[in-house]
Amino acid sequence: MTLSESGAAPAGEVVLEAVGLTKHFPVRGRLRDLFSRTPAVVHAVDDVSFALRRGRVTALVGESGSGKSTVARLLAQLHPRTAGDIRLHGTSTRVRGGRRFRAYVRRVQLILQDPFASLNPVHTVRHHLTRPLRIHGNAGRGGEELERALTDLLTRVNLTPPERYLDAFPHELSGGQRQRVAIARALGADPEVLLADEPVSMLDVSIRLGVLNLLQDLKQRLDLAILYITHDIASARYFADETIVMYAGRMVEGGDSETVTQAPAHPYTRLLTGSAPDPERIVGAVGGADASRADRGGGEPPSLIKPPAGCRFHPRCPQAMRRCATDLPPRLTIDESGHWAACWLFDAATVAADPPGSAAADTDSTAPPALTGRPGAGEAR
Ligand SMILES: Nc1ncnc2c1ncn2[C@@H]1O[C@H](COP(=O)(O)OP(=O)(O)OP(=O)(O)O)[C@@H](O)[C@H]1O
Repeated sequence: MTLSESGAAPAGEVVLEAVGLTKHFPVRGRLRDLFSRTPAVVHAVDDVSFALRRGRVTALVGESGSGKSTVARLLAQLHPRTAGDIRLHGTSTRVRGGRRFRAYVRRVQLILQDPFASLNPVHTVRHHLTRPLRIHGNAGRGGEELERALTDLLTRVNLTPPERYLDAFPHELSGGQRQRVAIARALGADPEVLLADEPVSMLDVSIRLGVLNLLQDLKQRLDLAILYITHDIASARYFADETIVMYAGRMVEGGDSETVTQAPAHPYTRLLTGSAPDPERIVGAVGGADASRADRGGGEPPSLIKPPAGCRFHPRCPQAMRRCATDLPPRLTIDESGHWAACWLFDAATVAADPPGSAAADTDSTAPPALTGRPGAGEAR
């Protein structure tokens, strides 16, 4: 097999797009729902739109329960979507099993958080890697070509010499080595997109950076479009070209990673970065301060069965205005770099009518520092 060093599409081209992606899970087991015309649902993901581009990493950051994994599973076509679209090279796709699903996963591969659970303990590395090579037609003709393809895959994820790993069982490998095997298995399909759901969060802090560097290297060499899902906004700065922040199922801020992490605009992103204050603390931060820590200082995320009206962050927001409790903020442009925030603070008319903080419920001492951005500078997109 020869894995494509560069695909057909040019670097930066949009490969996979989420367009207004929405997922509501039914709430099971509630007696009153049997008689209700509008049964309760968990609003796990609402109206999420972004594009994954060839040769670029996009980070999806947010605290536990914000909907990140659901987005990954929707993009992997493991969940049917409630609304919205998934476009692969501009073409709407909806696949449920069968040949079309296989064709889709050949292009879009999901890497899970837990390398211990994702590899079957009774099978060797050779078995785990041969399967995707065969299924996706990359095993070559005959034993020699298969052997070369296996060796290529292990070399690509820096498990060398390959002979040392090919016949090993998962329990003979470290966590980092297992995650590399899981990555090699994904590469066996020769995909265009990797959906990496917290790929290092279960690993020892000391080896996280190595696995992120490997993904970075694969992005460059194979021109992959990568979705990097993480709790850890500091690692997004280090690893991702673009960062999108999610809160309670919705996207609240996006832009290039340096800007979003160093000059966050949305009060929620400020809360997250406030929990990871040292910008130079990159290595420690790869798994260090994370979104869940932000909670300790700023209240609890809302119920997703009855999410708050308006901005879902408004009950926790120290800058909340009256409008935040009633009107859903659109994406407002912060600057011409593409930085945006879904926050009324960036709508001049709203700020002029009602000073920031006038409707804040939570104004305790743990609130994030006063905003230094340019409230009111944005315009609706
Ligand atoms: N299959 C399901 N059925 C019902 N609710 C679900 C299901 N999967 C996820 N949820 C709910 O959807 C919401 C979003 O979950 P999701 O796992 O996507 O969040 P997350 O940001 O990835 O969190 P974590 O980082 O903890 O994995 C949560 O409230 C979760 O309980």
